[in-house]
Amino acid sequence: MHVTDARMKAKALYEARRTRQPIAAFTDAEPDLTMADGYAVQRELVPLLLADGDRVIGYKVGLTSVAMQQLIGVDSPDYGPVLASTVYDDGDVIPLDRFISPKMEAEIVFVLGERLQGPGVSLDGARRAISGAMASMEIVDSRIADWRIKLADTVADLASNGAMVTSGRAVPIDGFDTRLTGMVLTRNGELIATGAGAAALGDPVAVVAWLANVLGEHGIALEPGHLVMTGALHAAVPLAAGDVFRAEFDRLGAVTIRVSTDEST
Ligand SMILES: C=C/C=C(\O)C(=O)O
Repeated sequence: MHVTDARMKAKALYEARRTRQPIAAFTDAEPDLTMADGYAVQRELVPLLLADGDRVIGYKVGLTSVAMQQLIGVDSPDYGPVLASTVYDDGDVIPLDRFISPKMEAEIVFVLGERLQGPGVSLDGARRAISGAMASMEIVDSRIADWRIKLADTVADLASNGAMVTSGRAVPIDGFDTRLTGMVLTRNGELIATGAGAAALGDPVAVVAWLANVLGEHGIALEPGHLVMTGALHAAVPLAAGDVFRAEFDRLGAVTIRVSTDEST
């Protein structure tokens, strides 16, 4: 994709985020857009957001589970940066008016203890670089109308990231099998989803290795302190004003988020 075209698409997404007015999927008009085209747009969008004072504090990897890949109709993970302005603390009220069409996902987030740069990052190498894991939820959102996304659209739109909340307590993962980390998600006290670490590419640690290797192709490293969101362990669920979500993870503990009761609280 020509850089001017990528810039125009990035500007359209930037405006959609600012105004909360979704835009038509790029792939509606250009069905042949590739994942690489999506990343070309993402690379143009990120500096626009950083110019507003934001900061990259890590990455999300999405579409790591069969449940999410089937929901979107793709067979590959994707990634996007996590911006500091999108991070909430355990127990916070999250304002509904920052989203267009939000959905909730529970996932495992890792904190990097050491620099990690591909190519050639193995599962063991990724595990050694991780200082801990946290219970987390991601609120995904789409600036593309009605979530009619193909892979190029979601990649361009920062992998459909909306916001995230973590428990804030990073638990070292030495000696535990992250594939077996169980998760129970409730909404307003009602069970709505379950999952296990293995849903994310077979092992959430493998997601970190995958990301380091893909970023490495562009000369980018994961840095100490970076967060890596490893993807929903279940199909994303809708959320509404006033909902209280709680995700409980084996060994990692729980994380809660409240959705504001109206657009302004
Ligand atoms: C479209 C978004 C997908 C994710 O966030 C995920 O699979 O975690």
